[in-house]
Amino acid sequence: MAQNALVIDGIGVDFSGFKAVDGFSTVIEEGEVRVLLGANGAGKTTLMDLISGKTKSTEGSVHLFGREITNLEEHQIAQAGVGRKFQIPSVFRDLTVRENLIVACARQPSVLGNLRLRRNAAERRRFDEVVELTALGDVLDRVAGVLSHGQTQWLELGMLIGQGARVMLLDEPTAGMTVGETMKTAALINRLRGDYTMLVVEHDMAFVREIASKITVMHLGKHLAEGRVEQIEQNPAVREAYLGSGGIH
Ligand SMILES: Nc1ncnc2c1ncn2[C@@H]1O[C@H](COP(=O)(O)OP(=O)(O)OP(=O)(O)O)[C@@H](O)[C@H]1O
Repeated sequence: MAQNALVIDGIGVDFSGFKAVDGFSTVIEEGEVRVLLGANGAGKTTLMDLISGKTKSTEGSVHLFGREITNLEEHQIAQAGVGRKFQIPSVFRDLTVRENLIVACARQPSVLGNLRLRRNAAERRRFDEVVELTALGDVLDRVAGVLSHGQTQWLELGMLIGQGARVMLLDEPTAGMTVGETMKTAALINRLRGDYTMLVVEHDMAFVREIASKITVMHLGKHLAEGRVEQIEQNPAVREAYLGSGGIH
């Protein structure tokens, strides 16, 4: 049986009397792709902030593979294996794709140091694995600044994997992508499934249907519903709270 990657128990934050996330609990198994749905302001980004340590919680706990990470510093949570991908990618635009991935896969803290030092076997293996997973082999020698929007997002995902992330928090990974890029992103996430655990905030239901193992719906900071895609689409409470304004498309 798969072990639990993330156990979120009653997590919440009180911003001067306003609870953006309010006693939220869920358990995400290792290798699962969990999609987080919810209307604007439901608390999705704040939940990601609480898991990644960007925002400190005022109640509840988060465990990562059995280790408590509640309210650790952001860099400590990243080191523990949680990778966060924002909508604006943070790649080194002047370095090539290869150099970006070498830097991400290396364990030395300095960028230039990593490019000069000989890589060890483990780092080379990780690099090859990331290139294969992200399908960036054809653009390794291109400077990251000239990549397409989709390629830049895939490079950033590859960098998270290279850095050792085992759980990835992805905030609208297909925002601004063409249909073709969105489908490639779904294929990439499906290649990662099983070995990596992902929590994905996404509104594009065609994409969600391609990737979701399970969906969790948030409403007003709380856990509203959880289940497989069909269950969620038919759930009356979800329809009323989130989908009432037009349904799942
Ligand atoms: N630092 C803060 N102080 C006070 N209120 C905040 C803070 N951060 C977020 N909020 C509020 O918490 C609520 C949840 O915001 P959040 O961004 O988490 O929602 P969301 O589900 O990600 O929405 P969206 O889909 O629009 O990104 C919103 O009402 C927001 O205004």
